[in-house]
Amino acid sequence: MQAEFFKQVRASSVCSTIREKRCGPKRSATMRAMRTDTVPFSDAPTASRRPRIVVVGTGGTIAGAAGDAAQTTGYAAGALPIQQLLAAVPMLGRLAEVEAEQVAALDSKDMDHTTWLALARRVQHHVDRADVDGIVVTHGTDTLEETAYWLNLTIATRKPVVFTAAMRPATALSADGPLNLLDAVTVAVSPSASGKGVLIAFGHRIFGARDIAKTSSYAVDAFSSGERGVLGWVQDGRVDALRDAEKRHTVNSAYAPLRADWDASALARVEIVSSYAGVTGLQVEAAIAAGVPGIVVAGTGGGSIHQALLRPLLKAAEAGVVIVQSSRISHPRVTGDALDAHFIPSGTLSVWKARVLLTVALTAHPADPQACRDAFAHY
Ligand SMILES: NC(=O)C[C@H](N)C(=O)O
Repeated sequence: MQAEFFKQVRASSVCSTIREKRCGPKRSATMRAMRTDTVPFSDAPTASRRPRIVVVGTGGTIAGAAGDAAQTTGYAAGALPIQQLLAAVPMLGRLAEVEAEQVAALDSKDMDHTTWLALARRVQHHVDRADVDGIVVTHGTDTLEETAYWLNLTIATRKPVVFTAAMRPATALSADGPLNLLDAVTVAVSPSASGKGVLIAFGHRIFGARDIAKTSSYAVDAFSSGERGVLGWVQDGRVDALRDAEKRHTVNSAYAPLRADWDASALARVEIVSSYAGVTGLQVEAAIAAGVPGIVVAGTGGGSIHQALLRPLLKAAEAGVVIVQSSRISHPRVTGDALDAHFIPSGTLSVWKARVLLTVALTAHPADPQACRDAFAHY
């Protein structure tokens, strides 16, 4: 099967995809209103109705292609269409009737609000279909944690929504994408995944969208949820011990489903500034001058902020900018201190997730610091 896949990958369709990406007319990052195809699988059983899973492709290394099977860097992320990734895992047909939809073909470093919105709308569309049992989203690892948390807040459903990804391109020796994809569909068809919020199946672990962080830039075991731990495991067709996520999400999110009038220009602009040795107030002053309604501070340790940054931040808070105090640590715990009266502590949300939540909260409740503070208590 793998050999067959390599043949396909080396075949002209892939090369032409890469060629098109490099030399052809510039494609828009988000490919909206794309076709949804049913993917035929050779070893699919014909008996009773299998669950129907929609696999939504957004790009990433899982869809990456390099010129050489030994190459694990310098490849083109998002080069292969989702149908081709599915065709490499024919045993998916034993688990589910699989539909494929391509929403984007990005290296996830380039993820943007327009794609977030398009993805949320397509996922909501599919979970609202009576004949669909669950969703799998393939995504790059770099910003997966942000997109997964975005959907955790904005999709209204009890049906499983499961992200997966890869650290090695699809063309690599020992590519990790196909098995991760199989595991993700295994989770998506599992009744135990219902009502658990957005999940990530990666390296046999099942993570919750709120807690996951990418913690390695090269290892195949690239994700962790720190002390908060994984929600469960998936291996060889079995889902083990899938526990509930603690905070509000999907089914009980006040921000789901996504409001029809939210487009990229409607989303509140939230900037991140960081505290570090020798920092100045320059970034904060620029953010205030640009009129941003919210700032997340990547503080040090427990959320402490350099005095050179603190002064302009206090000024900004006084002027009505909502400031969230987080930490540079990948799994922080910022519980609030003497600055509580001015800034909202991010709790166990990372800087990047705090930015997602503040964007959503400020868009839903413009200029309402108390509503934002409540959001950080519950999500
Ligand atoms: N492993 C990956 O998927 C990294 C890739 N740059 C991405 O995030 O799209």
